[in-house]
Amino acid sequence: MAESLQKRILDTLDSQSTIIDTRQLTIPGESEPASSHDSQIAILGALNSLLSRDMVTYETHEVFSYGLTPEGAQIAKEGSHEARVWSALPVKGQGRPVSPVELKKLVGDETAKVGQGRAFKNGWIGKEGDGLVKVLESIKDTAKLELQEIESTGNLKAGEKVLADLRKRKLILQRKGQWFTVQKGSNFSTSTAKPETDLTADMLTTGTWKTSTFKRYNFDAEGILTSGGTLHPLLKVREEIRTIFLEMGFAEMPTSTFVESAFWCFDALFVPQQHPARELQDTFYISDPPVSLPPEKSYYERVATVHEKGGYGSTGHRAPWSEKESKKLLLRTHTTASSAHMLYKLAARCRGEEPDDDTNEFTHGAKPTTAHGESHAKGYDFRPAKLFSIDRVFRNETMDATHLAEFHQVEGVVADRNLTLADLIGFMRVFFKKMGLEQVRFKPAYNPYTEPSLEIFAFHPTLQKWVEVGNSGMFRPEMLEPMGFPKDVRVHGWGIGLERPTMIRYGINNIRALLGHKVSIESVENSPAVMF
Ligand SMILES: N[C@@H](Cc1ccccc1)C(=O)O
Repeated sequence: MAESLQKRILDTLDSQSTIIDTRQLTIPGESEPASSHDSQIAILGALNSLLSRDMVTYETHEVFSYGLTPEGAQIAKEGSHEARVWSALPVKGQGRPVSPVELKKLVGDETAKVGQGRAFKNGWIGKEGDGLVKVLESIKDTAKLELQEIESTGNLKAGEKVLADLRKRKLILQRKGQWFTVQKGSNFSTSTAKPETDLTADMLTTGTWKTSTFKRYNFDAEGILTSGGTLHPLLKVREEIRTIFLEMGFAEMPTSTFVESAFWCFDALFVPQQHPARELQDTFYISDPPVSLPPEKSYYERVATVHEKGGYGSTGHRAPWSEKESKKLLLRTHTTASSAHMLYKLAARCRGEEPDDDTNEFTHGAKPTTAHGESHAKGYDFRPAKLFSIDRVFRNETMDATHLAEFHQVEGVVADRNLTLADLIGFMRVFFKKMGLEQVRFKPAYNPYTEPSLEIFAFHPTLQKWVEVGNSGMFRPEMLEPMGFPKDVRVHGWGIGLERPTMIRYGINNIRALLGHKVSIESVENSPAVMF
């Protein structure tokens, strides 16, 4: 039907070049011109399809037309109430008159009520005794004819007054209609063959592409919606923690180096070369390349000496020092390796060297502090710094629901003159409060590179119990002084995991769900704003 209508439009245009009024067009399969509302809608569909191929152009004209209400449609089909009353009655003198009660049964209450009055008024029926009879032998049911005309043409020749009356009787409705004037388009042809949507290899080899018509791109069509990506829970929590650090005036350390040397991961931190954490079952070593580039020579020597023989007021480990052990490459076991790197850079000024750009940025242009009768290295130009990092670390652990061989650490270090343990504790309280943990407790602990060291516990308001949340301490002089820091510069640091707060926050109880791919996770909105 749609196809043949398009064809009819094209053929008509071919013979008369313009279709002035589409209401004059006859639709295939119909004998009367297409003046009805529905026909014009069908024509509009055909025109738009032809327009998209530039086969026609058209202008739209608006008209008001009329349509039937359900009641109007019933009358157009079955006749008016008065006509139905009339036909239910016998002709006068030729049968038994029908009583009003009988009439109701014959034509229904409504028709009997409305129709009787009108039929009397028209002079179609009359009384005979107590009953009703036909007065005229034949009648003209004008209402039915008028409604039938409106149904098929959308209008009425009889004119406005009748239309107004039918509207008042709620038999017809006015509706906005359209008709069209159609001209040939730039691609006019009488063929309705569907335009090609793709240029195929076949068309190229057979040469049919030369004569084919191609569908134009529709740049107004809306594209298919792509489902957008979303941040991983670890990234979301990382962003929250990063914000806390930034609010507290911290600068982020560059920590992209997963592969570190044993020197930076352990030696620089005064971790004894014989420490169990360095063993194969705890640390992943790299076999290719197997050794690292050496650190700056004099620093390396100071570190080797403090381990082997001591210094800076320390007796050292008094154990043999192996250069080979120090050069080993490994996957860093903690981000404190990166912190050590940065602290070494930060100490450059104290060593009397030009600091590189990184450290300038980290100290936020803090004013240099001057020594109190301290004569260390060449100069004393130290600037306080607050640094943090959130990044991945690796440990050769047996994996289970709460342990993986790789995870993320959040680490902060603060370097300033004369810092004390009280500064560290005070700082922790502020930091964890910002994470939603108001109550914190500290327990003495041991780290090879901090003294004193503190484990941090917090009362978790959602879990309603004390949970271990981190590890912290004051970095040892054996670590800081070989870097070049004067004695009064103290550095405290702490580390927390990223996975644990994320798991609690998102109600995940298997850590593998966090780094695997098939995970269903509760929305953030439903979770408490407290981590750990
Ligand atoms: N590196 C420690 C955390 C820590 C960082 C800095 C100071 C003290 C402790 C850990 O892996 O748990």
